[in-house]
Amino acid sequence: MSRKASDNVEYTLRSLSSLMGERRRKQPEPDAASAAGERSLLAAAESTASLQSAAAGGGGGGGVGDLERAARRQFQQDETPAFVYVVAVFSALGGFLFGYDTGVVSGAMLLLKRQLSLDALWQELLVSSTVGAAAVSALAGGALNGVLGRRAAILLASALFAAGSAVLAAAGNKETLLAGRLVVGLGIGIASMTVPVYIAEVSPPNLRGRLVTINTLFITGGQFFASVVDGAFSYLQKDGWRYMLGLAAIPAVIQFFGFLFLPESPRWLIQKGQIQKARRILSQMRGNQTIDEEYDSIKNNIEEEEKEVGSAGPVICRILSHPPTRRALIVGCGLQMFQQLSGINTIMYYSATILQMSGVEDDRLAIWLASVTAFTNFIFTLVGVWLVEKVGRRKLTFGSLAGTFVALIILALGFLLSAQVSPRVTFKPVAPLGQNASCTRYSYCNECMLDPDCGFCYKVNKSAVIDSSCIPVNKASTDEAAWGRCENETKFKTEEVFWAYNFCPTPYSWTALLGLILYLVFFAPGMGPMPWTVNSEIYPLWARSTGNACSSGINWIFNVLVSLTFLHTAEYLTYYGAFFLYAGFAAVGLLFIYGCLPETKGKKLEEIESLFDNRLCSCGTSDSDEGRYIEYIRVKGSNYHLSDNDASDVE
Ligand SMILES: O[C@H]1[C@H](O)[C@@H](O)[C@H](O)[C@@H](O)[C@H]1O
Repeated sequence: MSRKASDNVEYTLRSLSSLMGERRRKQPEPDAASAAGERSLLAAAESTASLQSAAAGGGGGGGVGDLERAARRQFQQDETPAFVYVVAVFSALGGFLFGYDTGVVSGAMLLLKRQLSLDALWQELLVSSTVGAAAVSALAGGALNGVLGRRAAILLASALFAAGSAVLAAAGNKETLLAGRLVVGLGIGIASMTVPVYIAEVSPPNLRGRLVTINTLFITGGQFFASVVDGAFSYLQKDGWRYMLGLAAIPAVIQFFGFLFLPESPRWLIQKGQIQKARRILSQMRGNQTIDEEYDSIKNNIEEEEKEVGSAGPVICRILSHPPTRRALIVGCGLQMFQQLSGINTIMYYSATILQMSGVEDDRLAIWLASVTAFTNFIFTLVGVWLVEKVGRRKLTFGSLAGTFVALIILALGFLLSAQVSPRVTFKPVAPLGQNASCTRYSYCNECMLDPDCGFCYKVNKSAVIDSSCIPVNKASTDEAAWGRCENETKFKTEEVFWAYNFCPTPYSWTALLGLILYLVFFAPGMGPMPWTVNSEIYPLWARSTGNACSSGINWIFNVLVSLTFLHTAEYLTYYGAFFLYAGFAAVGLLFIYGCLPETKGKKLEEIESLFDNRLCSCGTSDSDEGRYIEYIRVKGSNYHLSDNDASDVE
């Protein structure tokens, strides 16, 4: 911009600022809407050529109305360029793959275990290897992001997704399957930490929350799509799993080629001193808005950070020894930990099993009902995308976790009720010679159901359970007992008996479905996306990759811990005990969020660090700052903070 033009802009800003001051003085209590309008006018003023001429033309006196009208007109034209949305959607394909690959495995496993005769250990290995690899690569992703940049990390993740999916689709034995699952896991970990950071760095502040939340929408969309694919291909008993696992290669390839044409994060480029390129990309992302102010603010911030924190030593040590970033790291990791401790992946990975345990007997029905739960997760994440810029991160996360807590209590009470009316074992048949008789020691169905080696065989008389026994399950197929009346389908029919593996006949199965749906309705808009969104914005640039790597690593580690231990937890604590435990974690999480999570809505990434200047657990008292916007404007070469209250002081 030429000197003359920038003088004009300064003039315009001063005119507008004093105009706003006048208006404020005349209207002592402006309503929120008009205050927001003023802020918009100020923001628009800096970037407008047409406004400059309006200001020049009308600057004499009667031009005030013209000036406002011109500013408003210009502001309406100041739309975020579609390019930012394209970039966000292409990056969020990483989220889709994360969701798809973690979601698809449960259905694939049903077919795989039969075709490749997998024992329990191999099944667990194939499921948890991906999550474990994701934890490792998320932690390592920090260094990768810092050194190679966000774009290269996303390209690498999509290449890993594509390669892993191809290996899985073509696998001829369980060892190759394991290798494929590990490769896919490495991709998931890198994508999970890089994509939110990249989207946050390219988004304008007013849309950042929404665009980063879109990534979680894609995660839950991927999980939903995976559940439908699982349902559809479950009819293809032979090789159906190849399609389930291999399909992920398509979005991975699309993302890879898309990203060859998409730009690096301008913030990372500025940090690396690639100024010209950074400015070019920033203007591409901001359309007709000037980028000077944003560029200056990023640059000043980097310089200040270097002065304040220095650049010696590993980043994690610098984070830990610098109080504001240390606090941010605790908040970020805490959020990710409570996300997982409230049991989301028990619900996502085991929803079919949970529904069966609560009495939904049919396999296929349970699989399709599980996709209803995945759909609920997806749709309500959309509600989060809509709410995040309206209510802000703090209220959304707190409200969401409070609802999740209630849903967990309902789930637990449902299982408790079912356990209390659990049918008695009334018939103890003698085991045939050489057959295992250990299951006959149980007196109630719910004890029998919790033992993975046993199932419940019973008759029904006018909805009452009669003649019930606890019998060992057939190791080759859990659909029948190892011996006795429930040994096979012909016997079932002739003797009019029912076989329940993993569940007990109960009139309360609806409470589990209700609890599951309620859980997702509350969890999905807030606790699902906010830990990712908040983490993408709370760290200063120098600590962003490492901070996100640590918090994503924590997310994956707790994911493994909670989902892998669910069946054992249920065995030791019973099902209702497990859900009461998650409710307890959620309650502690509520205290943590109330005390420690500040509001970051509408703030520039460069302003957020100061939110952590005060000691931890004082955020509950700083709500008064909410919704207060700070505009940076350039006046005579220096930067001023222009807040609502001091707009008139700029002159
Ligand atoms: O935010 C996501 C989302 O909520 C998913 O449904 C869940 O599976 C992930 O673990 C979580 O990180």
